[in-house]
Amino acid sequence: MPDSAVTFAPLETARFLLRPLRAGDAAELHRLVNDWEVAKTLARVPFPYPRDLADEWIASTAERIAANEAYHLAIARREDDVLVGCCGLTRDREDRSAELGYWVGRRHWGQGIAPEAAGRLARWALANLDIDRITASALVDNARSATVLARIGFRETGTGAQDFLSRGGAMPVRIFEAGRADLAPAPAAAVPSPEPAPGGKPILLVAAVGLIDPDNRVLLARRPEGKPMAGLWEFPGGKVHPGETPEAALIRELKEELGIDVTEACLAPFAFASHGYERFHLLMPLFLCRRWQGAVTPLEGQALAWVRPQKLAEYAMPPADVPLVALLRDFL
Ligand SMILES: Nc1nc2c([nH]c(=O)n2[C@@H]2O[C@H](COP(=O)(O)OP(=O)(O)OP(=O)(O)O)[C@@H](O)[C@H]2O)c(=O)[nH]1
Repeated sequence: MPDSAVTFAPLETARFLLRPLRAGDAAELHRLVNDWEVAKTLARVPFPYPRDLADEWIASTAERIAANEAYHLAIARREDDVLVGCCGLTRDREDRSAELGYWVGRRHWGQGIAPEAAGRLARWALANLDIDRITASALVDNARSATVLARIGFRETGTGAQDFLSRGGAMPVRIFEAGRADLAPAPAAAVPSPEPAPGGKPILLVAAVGLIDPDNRVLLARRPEGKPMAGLWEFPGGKVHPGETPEAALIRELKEELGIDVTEACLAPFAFASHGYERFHLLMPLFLCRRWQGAVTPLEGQALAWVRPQKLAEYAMPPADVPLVALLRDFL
């Protein structure tokens, strides 16, 4: 399945750039991390921290990004590229999860850097890697780190023990976890134009389409970072605006999102989803379409995939789509 991070484009936050580490970062990285107050909070960092290890570590991070295994990045100030710390994610492919870690140099503490950087990396990962959850741990004696995780949206799930190189043995840790629902945008953004519904959830009418190419493959689009359920794959489409028919909404959405022209006659009603989400009830007619004009182009920067019917189940999709996928697979 496609991951969109073979070469890593830096992630921006309000104040920082999360970018691959470079050989030239080694001296500053060593200066910041070779500090007992920092090293004692990190499981895999020895203390004292040998200068050569900074070079080796930086070289290894590039290899692991290229292999799509781990993303250990510099947190660099946007205005002057000064390194203030690092944050990273290590994937567990089988478990569809990743482990988050971060540290900030002592001279840069107290500015809210860790939640800004680690939060961005976590949201990016859920939107762009094929993972469903992110785990993290904090030493029981590191209340500051637990606060960072809570600010990002992590839930505490238990306690455990972890080996800490700097402490010379196993130490008690608090364990945290976050999934898509935990790291969703602020509730205001997550509520999709609710209509008043006394005594119940608002019904949201969304029109979607299974575009089918001449090889009988179906187009899926990935929900981008910043939207609820970011990272899940879905059928192209969108909300039906007041006064619009589902067909007109689809024709508009397909032009806006994919740059293609579709006529109503080419939209064949196929099935519908009716699914209760936490804040609304989704009613989503799914049309099928085999004919359109123009080349399918991801105009909103979304990842696209043409997927064979038998492979559809390998793509993580919103829960409302699961029955549709089964129907579509049988039909195609
Ligand atoms: N287009 C589409 N939306 C789906 C599918 N499955 C599903 O649950 N949905 C939900 O239906 C809603 C679609 O709304 P949308 O795409 O217009 O809106 P959005 O939340 O992306 O925000 P937007 O208004 O900023 O575009 C979202 O809540 C989305 O999660 C699907 O297969 N295709």
